[in-house]
Amino acid sequence: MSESLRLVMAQLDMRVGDVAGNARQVIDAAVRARDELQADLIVFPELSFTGYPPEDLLHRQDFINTVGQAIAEVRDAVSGITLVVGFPHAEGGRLYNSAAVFQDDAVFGIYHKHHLANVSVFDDKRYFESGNQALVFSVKGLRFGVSICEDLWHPGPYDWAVEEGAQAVININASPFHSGKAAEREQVIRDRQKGVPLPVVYVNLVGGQDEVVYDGVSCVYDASGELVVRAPAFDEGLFPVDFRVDGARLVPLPGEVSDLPGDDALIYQALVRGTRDYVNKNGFPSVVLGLSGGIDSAMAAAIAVDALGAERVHAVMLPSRYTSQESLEDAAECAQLLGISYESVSIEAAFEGALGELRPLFGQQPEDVTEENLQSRCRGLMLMALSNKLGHMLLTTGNKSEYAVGYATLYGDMCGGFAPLKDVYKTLLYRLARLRNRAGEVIPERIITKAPTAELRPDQKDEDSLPPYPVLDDILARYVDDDSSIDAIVACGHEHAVVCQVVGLLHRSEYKRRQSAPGVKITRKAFGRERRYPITSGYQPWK
Ligand SMILES: Nc1ncnc2c1ncn2[C@@H]1O[C@H](COP(=O)(O)OP(=O)(O)OC[C@H]2O[C@@H]([n+]3cccc(C(=O)O)c3)[C@H](O)[C@@H]2O)[C@@H](O)[C@H]1O
Ligand SMILES: Nc1ncnc2c1ncn2[C@@H]1O[C@H](COP(=O)(O)OP(=O)(O)OP(=O)(O)O)[C@@H](O)[C@H]1O
Ligand SMILES: NC(=O)CC[C@H](N)C(=O)O
Repeated sequence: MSESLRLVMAQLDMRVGDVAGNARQVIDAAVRARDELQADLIVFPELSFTGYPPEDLLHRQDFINTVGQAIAEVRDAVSGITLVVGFPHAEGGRLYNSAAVFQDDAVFGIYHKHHLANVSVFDDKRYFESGNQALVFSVKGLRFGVSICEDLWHPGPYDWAVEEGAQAVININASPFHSGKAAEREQVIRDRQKGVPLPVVYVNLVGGQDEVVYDGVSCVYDASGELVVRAPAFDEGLFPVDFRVDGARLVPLPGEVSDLPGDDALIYQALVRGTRDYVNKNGFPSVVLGLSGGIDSAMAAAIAVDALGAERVHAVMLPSRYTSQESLEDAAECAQLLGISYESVSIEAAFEGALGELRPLFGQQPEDVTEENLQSRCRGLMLMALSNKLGHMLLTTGNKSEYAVGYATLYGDMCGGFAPLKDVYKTLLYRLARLRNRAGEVIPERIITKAPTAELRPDQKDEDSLPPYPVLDDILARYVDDDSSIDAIVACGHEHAVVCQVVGLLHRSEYKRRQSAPGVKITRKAFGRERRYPITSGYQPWK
C-alpha cells in the first residue's frame, strides 16, 4: 500500500450527443493528468461519454453502440492511470446509468446508479434500470467506492461502499445549478457522512445544455466534513487532490479552495454561461435583439455581451408612434456603453400597412389589445427577418414574472430562439442590473429607475395591468416555486383578490409558456420540463 495518491477531478463540459468529442476529451484529460499532473486516478462526471441528459437518444440502439465503441477506444488508448468514467451501459436487455473503472487497459468493474433521479428536470427512470451493488476499487492499494449523483442524496450506495471497505467515496455528477444549490450539496454530503465518516470526492459537469447549466464546483470534503478542495464555478479544468495514508484512513490534504461568489453573482454567471453555450453549441455566429430602452432588453444585451463579446451582439431599436424620446436616448446609451452595434428600423409603415389591410375586416370594433399586439408582432417580423438574412439568432427578452402571467405577445415579443431571462423574476433583474453595473456601468441609471412600460399605447405602464412587481414576484415565488396554496399566500399578508388575479393569470397562460423559447434555469422550479402543467385544465383554484 502506498503512502500517498493524487486524484484529479475532471470538471469538464461534456457535450450532449457528441460521443466522439467527449471520448477525445476523456483521453486528452487522462493523458494530461498522468503526464503533467502525475496523477494516479482521474474522475469524470456522470454520463461523461454522452453528456447529460441525452434524453431519447438513449432509446436508439445505434447511439448506444456508438458509446460502446468510444469506450473501447478510450480503454485501449490510455494506460498508466486509473479512470472513472460515466456512460450508459446496456446489459441483458436493460440500460443502466453506469460508471466504469478502467485500469491497465481493462475494465476493472462497472457500477450502476441506484437512486435514479426522476424529479424536476430529471427523467432517469424513463431510460434506466436501477443497480443495487457497490463497486470498490483500489489504486496503489487505497480503496475507493463509486456512486453516481442522486445516489449521494439518499442512504444506500454510500453505506454499501463503506461495507465493502472503501476508504473514500467518489460521486460523479450531472448536477445543474440553481440558486442555493451549493449549500444543498454540502448538506447532502454531511448527511451521508453521519454514519461512517469517509472523505467524499464530488465531481460535477460544467456548461450549459438547453435549459440547464452545470456549475461545476467539484469538491472534496474530508471525513470530518471539512471542505478541503473546491473547483471554481462555471469553469472547466483539471483539479488535483492529494491523499495521504494515516493508519487505515485515507486523508485528503487541504488544496485549492476557490472562492464562491454571492448568490446573485452566481446567478449572473449562470445566465452568461448558459447563454454562451446555447448560442455557441448551436453554431450561431452572433445574436440580435430588440433594444427598447427598458430593463429587460438592456439586461439581455448585457448578458449576451458578457457571454459572446460585444462584436457578436446586434441591437435594433424599432420605434413606433408611442416610443418616447427617453426610450430612444436610453437604448442608444445602453448600446454605446455595451459597445454593440445599434440600428434603428421603424415599425410604423409595417404597422400602418397591416392595419390598413385589416380595417375592413375589423369593421367598427374599437381599438384594443389587438393593435398593441400588432406592433409587437411587427417588431418580431423585423427581428426574425434580420435573423434569417444575417444569421444572428434572435434573443427574446421576457422575464419570469412576465412568462408567469402571460404578459407577453405570442409571435410578437415572444419571437426568438433563446430567452436568457426566462427564469429571472423582475425584482431579481433589478438587483442583477445593479450588480453588473458595479463591474463597469452598462445599464444607464434611468433604465433602472424608470417605471417599466411596453410603450404599446400612450402612457402605458406595466402596473396598469399587473400588481407592483415586488407584490407580484412574492406571490409567484410562493405559488410557483414553493407550490403554496392561495390561502397560505393570503396568510402571509397578500390581498385575496390580488392573489387570485395572479394565480388566474398564471394558469390561463400555460399555453403561451408551452410555445416559448427555452431559457436558463436558475431557480428551484423553472418553467419548462421542471413545471409541467396541463394547458387544458378544469383546476381553477382562483375562482
Ligand atoms: N388556451 C389557449 N390555447 C391556445 N391559444 C390560446 C389560448 N388562449 C388564448 N389563445 C390565443 O392567444 C391569443 C392571445 O394571446 P396574445 O396574442 O399573445 O395576446 P394577449 O395575451 O391578449 O396580449 C398580450 C399581452 O402582453 C402584454 N405585453 C407586455 C409587455 C410587452 C408586450 C409586447 O408585446 O412587447 C406585451 C400586453 O400588454 C398584453 O397584455 C388569443 O387571441 C388566442 O389566439
Ligand atoms: N421600441 C422598441 N425597439 C426595440 N425593441 C422593442 C421596442 N419595444 C419593445 N421591444 C422589444 O420587445 C420586448 C418587450 O418589451 P417590454 O416592454 O416587455 O420590455 P423592455 O422594454 O425591455 O423592459 P420593460 O418591461 O422594463 O420596459 C423588449 O425587451 C424588446 O426586445
Ligand atoms: N443527475 C442527477 O442524479 C442529479 C440529481 C441531484 N439531486 C442533483 O441535482 O444534484
